[in-house]
Amino acid sequence: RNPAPSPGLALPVLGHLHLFQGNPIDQLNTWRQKLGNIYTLQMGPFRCVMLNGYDLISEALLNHHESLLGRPNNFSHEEVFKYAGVISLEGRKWKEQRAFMQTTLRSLGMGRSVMAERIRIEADYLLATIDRAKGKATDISNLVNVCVTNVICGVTFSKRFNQEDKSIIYWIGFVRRLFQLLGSSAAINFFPVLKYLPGDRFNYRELKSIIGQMRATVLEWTEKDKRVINESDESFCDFVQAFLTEMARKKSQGVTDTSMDEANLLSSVLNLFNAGTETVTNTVVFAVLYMINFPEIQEKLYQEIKDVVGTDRAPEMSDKPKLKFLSAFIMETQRFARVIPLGLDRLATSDINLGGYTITKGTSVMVNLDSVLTDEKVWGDPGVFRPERFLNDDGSLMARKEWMPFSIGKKNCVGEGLATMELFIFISALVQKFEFLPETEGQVPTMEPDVGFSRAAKPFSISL
Ligand code: HEM
Repeated sequence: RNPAPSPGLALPVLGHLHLFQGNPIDQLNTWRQKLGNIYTLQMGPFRCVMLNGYDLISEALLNHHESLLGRPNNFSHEEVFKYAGVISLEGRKWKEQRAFMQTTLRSLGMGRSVMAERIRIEADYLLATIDRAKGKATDISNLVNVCVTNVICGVTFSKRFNQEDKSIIYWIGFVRRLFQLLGSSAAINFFPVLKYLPGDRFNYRELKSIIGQMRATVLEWTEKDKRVINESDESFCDFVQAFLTEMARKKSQGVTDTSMDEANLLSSVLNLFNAGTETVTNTVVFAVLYMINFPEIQEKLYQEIKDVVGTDRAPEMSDKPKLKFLSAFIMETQRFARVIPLGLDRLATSDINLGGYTITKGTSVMVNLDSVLTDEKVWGDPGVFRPERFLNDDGSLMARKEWMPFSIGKKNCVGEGLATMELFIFISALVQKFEFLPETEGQVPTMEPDVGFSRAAKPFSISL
């Protein structure tokens, strides 16, 4: 047994937590420089192995996948996700839920024109709401968020909301706050006793209240979507109905050893919202931020759309292969923004030999995607925003295996196909219709992000 090195003294109780300084992702990358691609951190009572760099991460996620199907037994999985739904399940139950979600998203049109149509409607709506704000400085993040959330509402409940509807405004507030609280309450994962500190210093009570309200809202929407399900009925028009149909089928077949139940329905629906709205919204907002910061890139994007699509009709998915600079711009936006800098935490379910070290059963394993997307050896100048890095000399798009904002392997992002369509349709529509300028001439908004569980642009306003 040969454990990977550690960054320094592990104190009793705290372990290495006292060594974290400033932005945690920067700290993790600094330790990588010092210790190499694999190192061990004692995070309170938990032993955690950090994996960095493409070679090591791909070996872990592609070759040792079966030994990494566990989730750590911590506060987030217990109280936020209730050990249910794709994000929190382990082993065989995860496989069942994951396969179901993947197949259902595909049946509902992920990657096909019916889904593109749904997203197109939201993109048109977005253009109209931004257009109405013309003439005043506007923060577009909520406008984008409503449209992205409506895509997931359509997929899960066949439902959409108007921009002014209070339910969606509250809902977006919940999801946004949840992401912030997952960061600020993270210490409770290591020291559950912090929950009981007076004054809610680690936001435990607020988090519980938000989770409670989100679950109640989803339950209400789900109930409304229920119809009399007949297990022989193959037709369904959304995720909830597909889930209920499958539940009924299992029941009629007498299958009891299954995770297709009400608890997993509720949690998987929540997972779709939690994983599929902030991520896409933040990426679209980052794209606008980068266009404002690099007007020459914005102009080049517009010229390409004008040449390939024109201005009389909206860009369609079938235009994508010809919109090479736009595709490279979206890839560079995702690389530069890194909205999910770390993969979801995993637990080793058996010993793994990796990079010359042993990861023992029961150890938490974290994958540092940021380390790959900013690796100097891979990108040369990772701190420079340069879409051309994804183009060959002849202008064709260059696939780069180290580009992995959705992670890789069997537990990668299940919504990648949907997110990719959304990013193309929303961003191409915005480029075609508007020229984005800073709120005050000559003062571009900062590209420095807010970093928590995910990364978001700091609030900024645009002028058109
Ligand atoms: C730009 C947008 C998005 C990015 C960058 C992103 C990124 C990621 C990443 C990095 C993971 C963790 C993978 C790992 O731990 O190895 C993940 C997991 C996941 N994502 Fe996404 N995601 C995005 C959009 C979406 C969308 C639109 C959906 C839903 C339709 C979605 C649903 C999920 C789910 C359910 C998981 C958990 C998968 C599992 O544990 O099996 N994501 N995503």
